[in-house]
Amino acid sequence: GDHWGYGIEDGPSVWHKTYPIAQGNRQSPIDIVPHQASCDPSLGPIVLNYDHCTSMNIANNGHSVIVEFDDTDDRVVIQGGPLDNPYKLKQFHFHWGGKGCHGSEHTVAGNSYASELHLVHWNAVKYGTFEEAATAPDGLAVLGIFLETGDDHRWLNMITDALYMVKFKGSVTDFEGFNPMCLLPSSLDYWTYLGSLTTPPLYESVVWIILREPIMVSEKQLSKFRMLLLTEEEEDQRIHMENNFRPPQPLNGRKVRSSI
Ligand SMILES: CN[C@H]1CN(c2cccc(OC)c2)S(=O)(=O)c2sc(S(N)(=O)=O)cc21
Ligand SMILES: [Zn+2]
Repeated sequence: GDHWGYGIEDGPSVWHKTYPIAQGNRQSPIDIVPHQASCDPSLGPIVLNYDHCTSMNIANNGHSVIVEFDDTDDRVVIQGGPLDNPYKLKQFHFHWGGKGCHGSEHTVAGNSYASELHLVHWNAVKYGTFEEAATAPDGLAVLGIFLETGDDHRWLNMITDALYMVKFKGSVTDFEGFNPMCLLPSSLDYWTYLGSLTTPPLYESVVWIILREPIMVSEKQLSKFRMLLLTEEEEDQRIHMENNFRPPQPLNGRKVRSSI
């Protein structure tokens, strides 16, 4: 099972012992330096088509809270931008900090946000299964959206209101009909670069597309994420899920392109 986490004993600084790719040359997240990103006029707009929402469930996997989608149909897609094929939505999940401190994975000119939402898509045109795509250099496309504290996000309540149902590690509950379009900011301007999963197995299989505009969520909504537990219902100890983010990794000469 997963013996990695975000603590002193099992956190990002020791992941390389079990997952040597952690020290690879296209790891994520990274610090995005806007004025060093190359504006690429050949980069078209991102096209999202989440209209036929086929969310299935919401779960606590002991590392994050994750909403999974039925990817047997080919309707929930992201395409355009740096992508050569349409990719299908598989799941989305979040990374966040502790009370008041930051929790995003990517940073912008050294600044981090309170949280980061990852919408994970896979290249079902080139690969037969998600697992196969997850190990291929162009197998996954993850759309990253920053969450900044401010006003309440009216649609995020649908997620935060369900979190009490998945308080314990390993819990899952139905969560149907959720359309992630409601979590997007108004602008789809983005930065893009080639990287990896930000958690084990850290596969270097991700085309990252990070939206520049954050969405606003309230401190109250964020505090509900911190109520989630790393521990299972049967365990006596109760450890809260917070600071589940990996710090920025070396760019190793990679180019970050911007659509702006
Ligand atoms: C635990 N989290 C990862 C789980 N995944 C994974 C991928 C392939 C194989 C596998 O187990 C065999 C699991 S995943 O592709 O759903 C993703 S995406 C992602 S992030 N933060 O970079 O967006 C982390 C993970
Ligand atoms: Zn993630």
